Amino acid sequence: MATSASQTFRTPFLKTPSLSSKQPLSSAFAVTLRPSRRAVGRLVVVVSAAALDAKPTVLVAEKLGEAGLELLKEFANVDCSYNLSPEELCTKISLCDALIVRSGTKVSREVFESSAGRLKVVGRAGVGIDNVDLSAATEHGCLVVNAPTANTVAAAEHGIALLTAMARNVAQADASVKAGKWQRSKYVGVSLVGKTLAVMGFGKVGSEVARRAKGLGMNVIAHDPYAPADRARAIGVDLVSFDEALATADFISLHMPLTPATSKVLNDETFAKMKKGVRIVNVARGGVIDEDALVRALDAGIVAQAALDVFTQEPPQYESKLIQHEGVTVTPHLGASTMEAQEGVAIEIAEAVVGALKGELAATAVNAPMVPAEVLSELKPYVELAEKLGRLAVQLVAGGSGVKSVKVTYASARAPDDLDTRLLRAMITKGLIEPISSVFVNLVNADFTAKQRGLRITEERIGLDGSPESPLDFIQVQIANVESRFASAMADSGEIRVEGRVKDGIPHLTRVGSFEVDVTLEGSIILCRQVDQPGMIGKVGSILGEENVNVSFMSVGRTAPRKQAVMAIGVDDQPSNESLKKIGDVPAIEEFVFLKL
Ligand SMILES: NC(=O)C1=CN([C@@H]2O[C@H](COP(=O)(O)OP(=O)(O)OC[C@H]3O[C@@H](n4cnc5c(N)ncnc54)[C@H](O)[C@@H]3O)[C@@H](O)[C@H]2O)C=CC1
Ligand SMILES: O=C(O)C(=O)COP(=O)(O)O
Repeated sequence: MATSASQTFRTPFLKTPSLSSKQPLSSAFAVTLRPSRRAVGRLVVVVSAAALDAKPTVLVAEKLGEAGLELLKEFANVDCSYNLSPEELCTKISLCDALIVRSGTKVSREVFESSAGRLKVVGRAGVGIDNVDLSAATEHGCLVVNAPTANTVAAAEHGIALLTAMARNVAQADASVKAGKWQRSKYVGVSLVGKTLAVMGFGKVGSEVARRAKGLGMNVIAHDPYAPADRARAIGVDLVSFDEALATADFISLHMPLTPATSKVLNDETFAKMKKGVRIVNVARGGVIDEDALVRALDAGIVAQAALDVFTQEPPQYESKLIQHEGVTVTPHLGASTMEAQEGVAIEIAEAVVGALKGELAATAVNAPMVPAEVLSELKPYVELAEKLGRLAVQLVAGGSGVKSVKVTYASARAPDDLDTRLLRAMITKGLIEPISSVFVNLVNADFTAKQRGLRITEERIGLDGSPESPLDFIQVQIANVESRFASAMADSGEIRVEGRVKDGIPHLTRVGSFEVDVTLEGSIILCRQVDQPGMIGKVGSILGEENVNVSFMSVGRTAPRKQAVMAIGVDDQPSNESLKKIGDVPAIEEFVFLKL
């Protein structure tokens, strides 16, 4: 499906640099945005190296497939220097226009500082960019691109390799034979056919694992709050709740991104909900498992075996109980390491880096280019409002609904030409997508990312009379064709609806469904629906007060006195599950939801 906007836009805040062959290399490589000649409203990243005769220099700091190197050599001087110390990298970087790495090189703030403005593109030959300091890159005007698709199948195949090797004790038995033992009865395994595999995270890698596990005769279920049920059904997979996945699975395979919501999602509490003897595979990120809790679950026999490719710290402590555990099979982050994937990744990243150096659109850019300070200072609170409304709206969607259609309405007294909403739309898209994916969204890649995920975003303007002093009166975000975890967030017309305004420079949530509220968009928010009656604010406030959770703001919107009301409570800290349960247990409260901003 296409991402569409109901208007075309001018870009008053995105300036094209004037190019001159007399400019020094460092300033002529400025990364900026300008409207494309090809399509109105599309953006190209202009890195003006091509205007100069001098070939750019690309430093390849980790082994890259030959085909990628060939592509780079057609356009640039290529310096392949592997195993550089941090100091050596900092020394070399001042002579380079682009840098290509995998997960083994830390591209720290010092690297950007040492480049003295010459480094303009960092290419990550893979998906995860946790080894690149993105804020430093952005502050130094350096574009970061990655290769998000070429290693999907390799990661899925490694997941299946670990699943089967674990079930048949391949690694343990191999070590035992090599140690001169013949222990046939010790290494009796378990069969996969007819067993239930829960795929946690039904994205690119997860769905490929599911497809392959079906071929092994497994019964596959998946948990992914944001994946559309029809996509899962198409390959014969049922989407289930998190708790159902834990309670039913004989095998669990993890494929979600590492986000605040998924950090240590497998912990003492969640291990306790699993079937005794469950087996776990992790080729996602080490941080989604509480590794100490996993050791306890293995020792208690809750988890029979685990097969791990990724670790909280890499390389891990080799002498740790986890690594040395008899029930644990480990590989050194090999998910993406096949000849084919590395060739594919090398081509994908070389094309992205060369494209960026030539000034073409970088579809896989992961950081935002600079926006002129004066425009940003006016739009800043609205940018924050836009992202937070997106974040709130997507968290109100019920699991399994699949978000496909979002409408954004801007109410403004400014002439359409005086208000470029692309930055706002990009931030709403970022808010909608980032909580549910490993993708980084910014002004460069927002529309591309939305399109790739089948998310259609339409925009509408409401022209207001009055002073055009402030760029916007309100922003409204509506998600259609979904169910909500909080029924009161549904407008009468059937969509999830949230609306916000900027007051005194601070973003506020001012409407949820048909209810008017007023709460600052800071910290987190609890929404409760109840029949309007005295004492409700006090009851909920004292539950939060008991565990020292600071309430920053409270407001009640109601249809009429003593009728349905929605109470919005801003909190600085996250209340415990126990306190949230107590709020849910207050008899007058009909539904409630906790939303992280
Ligand atoms: N071991 C290795 O060498 C490799 C590891 N990876 C890792 O694999 C993971 C998946 O990568 P892709 O499939 O490319 O990403 P993706 O973005 O295509 O898929 C992630 C899926 O997780 C879902 N998700 C988000 N929050 C969730 C939650 N709380 N519970 C369940 N599902 C949730 C999203 O809706 C999305 O469908 C990432 O963590 C990535 O870093 C990727 C490639 C190689
Ligand atoms: O692409 C990813 O996210 C990976 O985890 C693969 O990392 P690597 O390129 O093998 O260091």
